[in-house]
Amino acid sequence: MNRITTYIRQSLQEIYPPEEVKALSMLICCDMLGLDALDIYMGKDIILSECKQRELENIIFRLQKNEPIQYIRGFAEFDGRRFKVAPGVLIPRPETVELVELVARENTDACRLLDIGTGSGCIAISLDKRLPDAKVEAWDISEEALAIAYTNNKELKAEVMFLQRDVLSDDWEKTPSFDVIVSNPPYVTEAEKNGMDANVLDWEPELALFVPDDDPLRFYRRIADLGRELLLPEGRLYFEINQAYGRETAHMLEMNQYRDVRVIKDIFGKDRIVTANR
Ligand SMILES: C[S@@+](CC[C@H](N)C(=O)[O-])C[C@H]1O[C@@H](n2cnc3c(N)ncnc32)[C@H](O)[C@@H]1O
Repeated sequence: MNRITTYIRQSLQEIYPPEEVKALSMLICCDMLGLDALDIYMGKDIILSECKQRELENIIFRLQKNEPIQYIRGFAEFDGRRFKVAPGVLIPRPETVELVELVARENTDACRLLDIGTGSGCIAISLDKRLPDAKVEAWDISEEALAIAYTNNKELKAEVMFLQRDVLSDDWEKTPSFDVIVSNPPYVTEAEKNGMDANVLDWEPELALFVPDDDPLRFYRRIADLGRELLLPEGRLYFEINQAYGRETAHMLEMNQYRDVRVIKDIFGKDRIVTANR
């Protein structure tokens, strides 16, 4: 091991598990400081310029404060693209790519899609790219998130239309116009906070994450109601869900007269997506 990787590992070993320290160390050296991967593997001693040394110290300082590496780098990879992220917006998760893949695969003829709770715009922009003939609209209540989504839309040359809208309120006119409504809304209960990592709790926006313990399906119920007004007759709903509420979400949709309700597991075998036809 050279002096740089030794310094990184010693600085982080009390906060992160060994495998993560190893991965972070390679990422910092190669992707962030631009050092040669082979030199790092071979343990070659590398002298950093003063500027790179300061950059390294800043990265370590921020990681020691549990800041997610995606916020430090300023972007997250999602569906093969780089999405700008910052503390006002949820970091896109790999599980959510499965939702995008499913929607794109099953709706090749869709003309209009709506993404509710768009955050960084990762779902809406990825769908806009995968379904170039469709028009994609996306809503979020958060101004900060929407500002980041706009930037991503511009930088990734997508054509999503973003609107600031509180999906829980009811003050706009509704006409059936969408073939698909997709949403990854807040779904973590307050009770689940205890088991969460500091880098999520201390850094990611509460508004994007939490729902009250006594109403975990709040967003799904509301979007299912909206779906009855906004979806065209053959329209479809797609939700990313809390793995603990697959059955309840499916039951709620059936009670709302949705048809062909499916609960789909993610790559880890956990209930992750619920979909239904109007
Ligand atoms: C779990 S995040 C999902 C972000 C993004 N779609 C993704 O998959 O990474 C939920 C999003 O819902 C937004 N949100 C929370 N309450 C909302 C509301 N009442 N109306 C609209 N959006 C809301 C949050 O700002 C956040 O961006």
